[in-house]
Amino acid sequence: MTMRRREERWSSLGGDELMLGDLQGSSGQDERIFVSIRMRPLNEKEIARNEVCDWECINSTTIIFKSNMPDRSMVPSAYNFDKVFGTECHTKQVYEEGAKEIALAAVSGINSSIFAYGQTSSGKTYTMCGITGYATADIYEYVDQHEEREFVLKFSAMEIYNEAIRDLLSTDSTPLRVLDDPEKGTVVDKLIEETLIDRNHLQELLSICEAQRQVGETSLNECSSRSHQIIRLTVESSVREYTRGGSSSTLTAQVNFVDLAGSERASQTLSAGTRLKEGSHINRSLLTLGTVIRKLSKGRNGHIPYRDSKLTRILHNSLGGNARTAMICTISPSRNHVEQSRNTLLFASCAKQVTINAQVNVVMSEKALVKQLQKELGRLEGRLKSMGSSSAKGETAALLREKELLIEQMEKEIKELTWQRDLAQSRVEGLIRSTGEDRISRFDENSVSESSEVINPIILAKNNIDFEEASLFTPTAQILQIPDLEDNFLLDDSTPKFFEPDPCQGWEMISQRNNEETEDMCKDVRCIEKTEEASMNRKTEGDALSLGCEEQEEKLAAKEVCNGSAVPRMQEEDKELNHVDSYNSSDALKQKIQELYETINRLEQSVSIDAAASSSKGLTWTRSKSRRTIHMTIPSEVWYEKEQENEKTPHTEDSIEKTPLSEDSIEKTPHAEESIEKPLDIEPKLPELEQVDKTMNMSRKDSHNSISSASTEEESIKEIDVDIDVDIYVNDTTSVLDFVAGVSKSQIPQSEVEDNDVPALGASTRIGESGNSIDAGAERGYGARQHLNWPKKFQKYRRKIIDLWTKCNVPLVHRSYFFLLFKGDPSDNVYMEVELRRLYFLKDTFARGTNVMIDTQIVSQSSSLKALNREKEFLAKQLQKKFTRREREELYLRWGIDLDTKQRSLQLTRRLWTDTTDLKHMRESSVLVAKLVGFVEPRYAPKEMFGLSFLTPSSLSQKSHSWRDNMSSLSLL
Ligand SMILES: Nc1ncnc2c1ncn2[C@@H]1O[C@H](COP(=O)(O)OP(=O)(O)OP(=O)(O)O)[C@@H](O)[C@H]1O
Repeated sequence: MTMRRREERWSSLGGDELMLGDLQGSSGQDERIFVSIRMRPLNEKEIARNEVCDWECINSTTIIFKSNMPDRSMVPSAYNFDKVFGTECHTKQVYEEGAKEIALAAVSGINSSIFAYGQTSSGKTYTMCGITGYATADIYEYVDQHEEREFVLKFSAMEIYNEAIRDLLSTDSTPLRVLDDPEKGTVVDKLIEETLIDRNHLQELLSICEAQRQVGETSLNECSSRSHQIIRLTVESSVREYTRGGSSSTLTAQVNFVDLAGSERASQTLSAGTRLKEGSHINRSLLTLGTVIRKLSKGRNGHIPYRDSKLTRILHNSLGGNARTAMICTISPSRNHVEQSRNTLLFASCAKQVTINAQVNVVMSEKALVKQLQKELGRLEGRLKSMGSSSAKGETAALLREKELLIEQMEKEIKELTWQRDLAQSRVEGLIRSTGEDRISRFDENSVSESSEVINPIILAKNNIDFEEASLFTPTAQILQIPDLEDNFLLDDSTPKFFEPDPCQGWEMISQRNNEETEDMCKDVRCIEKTEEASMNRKTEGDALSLGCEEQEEKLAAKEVCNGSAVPRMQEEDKELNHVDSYNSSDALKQKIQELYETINRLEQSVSIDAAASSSKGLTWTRSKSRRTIHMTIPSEVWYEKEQENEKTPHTEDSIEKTPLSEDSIEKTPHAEESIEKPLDIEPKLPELEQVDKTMNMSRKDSHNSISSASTEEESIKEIDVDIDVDIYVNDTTSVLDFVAGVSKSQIPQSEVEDNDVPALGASTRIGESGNSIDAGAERGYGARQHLNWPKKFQKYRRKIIDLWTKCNVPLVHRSYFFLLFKGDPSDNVYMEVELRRLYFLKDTFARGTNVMIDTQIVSQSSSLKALNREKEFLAKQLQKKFTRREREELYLRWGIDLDTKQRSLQLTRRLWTDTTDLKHMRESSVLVAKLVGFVEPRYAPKEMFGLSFLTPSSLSQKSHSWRDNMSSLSLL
């Protein structure tokens, strides 16, 4: 979601009395870094050496050096700070008096940082551990006490060593990068930010960090920390109190707990080799910190070198920026460390001069802003109206009425246009479905004469004629089916409503995140739609349905143009409707209407989507402009692979018999008996086709089945284009598949997927060599049997696919979407085939121990397994993000996970998709995964995310229906 960040001085906010009360203790005007000194007691060794303490805290703000050593007489002996804590002070007191107020600023949207600075073994870590513990406990307490506000706490931790940043929550030691984000400022790229569930979870994370840091430390130096550690807690909270115009805003702030490396390293650069490098790096961060503090203490004039080190870059805000900062400087009482202690006190004195500029970070959502603007608009309109009524006779009132009338008229037109657009869409989808799902139920083209009257529902609707009525007085008429409007959700301008609790939460964000992509996808869909339209309009004479439709449409178009209305421009329709508010002026509306006119023309002229412009990698379906065909585009690399195999196995009839395919499917199945239904005289043409420069273009023209060579321009595309007659498209999906199976039949052992009573895929259609026609009746009979056998075949395909998913470590998201989308619809055939083919390809490749290129990634068996595990971790995080604590607990119960177990979320995601024999389990897993990734509708799922690259927006659109059924029929909680 696009968030607009606004920063306001915290003192100017008047909403939350409690917060302001807390904060008003320290002025927001000339606030400075809060500096305190903490002196640790002498340790056992120092006591054993009879060392004495030369420092004394004479009051709560002053520390003095009391030695009377002669050479020290010139240096200052008393230092004043905001607070001074002597050896007897407990960390709790240090926290209460030196850090609490600053740490808690985060709950009111103010960034804060607490630093520990000092030489090695002066007590930095000792102090910071305590401070972090007390501060987080107080933050949790605050959250508990403010139930009216919603809080989200996030935790991250990093370590800077030798100018390399390491994520302490990750086992991966690859250094992280610092980036400048225009929205968020300086960010550490890929830093894991874990959502906190409760205090125990926080404790877990803190101990992970400690362990990680210790691992690093042990390998570095046994007695001192050489790295800087930053533990960061992000506090996000919604505040109704800070409401603007009735909508809530979000406060977001970070509190950093910074345990710096020993400050003595800043002056110890005498070592050599690695030590020198290490020393200089540590120096770089600490020296830069010193320089930054020194410069800031003198005012903000001139360049402040924040960017000179990772530490100062990351903590830029905390050093004199938009944050409240506490600096706890620790010193050792030992005489041996007196120089270091003095240096620390000098640094502290400098830090004390630094002014800061803490602000409340209010993040206002677009929604909130829109509401605010709408309210303002309403207010202005109200004023205008009242002005109008008070001077009803005046010019203003007349003008206003005129405008209102115009707007009303425009609204009507928009409604009308929307309706027409929906109808057009419905019709296209209806045609796709009617051809796609049930060839048997399709009306026989032969029975429809050229002169058959076709009733256009648009005309009917315009004349208020009911369809049934129409068919009564026109008995021979073919009535175009208008599919259920739900199917047209792609054109639905309202936000889809789904079941609770989850989908709506992520909805806006997801849709925004995928906005561009979705728009692209929608454009694709519309291109396809347009192409379909164009294709329909070019139907041959024999196709009475389309011809009639075309005629009617032409008439309608003419009429509409005359009437001043037009078919809306599909390409931008959704966007426009979603922003209907922006057409609030008559000029804008006129402009829109004008655009719609132009669109009509474009629609009329539009031909088809350019094949090359469609999905470049995946397998996509588009309609050809030149023939009534569908192009199936298969990635060339897959083709090459298949080609090689084909070369090994020439496609002669002999070879077919020798192939496993023919043995398994021809001999074992009653294929021979069915040969009457297949074009026996047609020979496979694959070898011939392969010679066409790795480019294949097969076409069946109308009533003929023939192979045509690719056109010159198509040849240049290194992909396979399979053109299949629109009219035979769905029932002949097997033909398409046969073709694909033909190219790579060795990849799918047919015996594993083929039912005995189903004609073998590879042999079911032999595409004619010289335009041999297939007996239409026989083909229909065959198609019908295919149709009848499909459910069985589907089950078998699905079982095999699920089995291969497990073997190939296919991502759970992919499995889930596939499982939910393909439920046995006859038109799923092609997708199942392709999936199966992909999986066999993967399995074979893995078995050979070679890697495979999937999209842009090289995948091996082990890397796929790792990716799968990472995916589970990701899903576990999503679980924590997307579900409330109570929902999660219900889920744990439901999935039989012990409530006290650590890392329950991960355990749950590890259980997903484990029982591949139980359909219910897989279904529940799928629904949960879908919810976790937040894609409530297939069309909002970025296809590359789960590898369904062969799913076009159009097919996703068609699937939306079954998707919704699935999602709503399974209540998760
Ligand atoms: N205020 C204190 N009271 C009692 N013991 C302390 C106090 N401060 C530090 N210590 C002890 O002193 C030792 C060193 O402390 P600590 O590790 O916190 O130092 P440090 O400044 O973080 O050192 P380094 O920079 O090497 O990490 C530890 O054993 C710690 O328990």
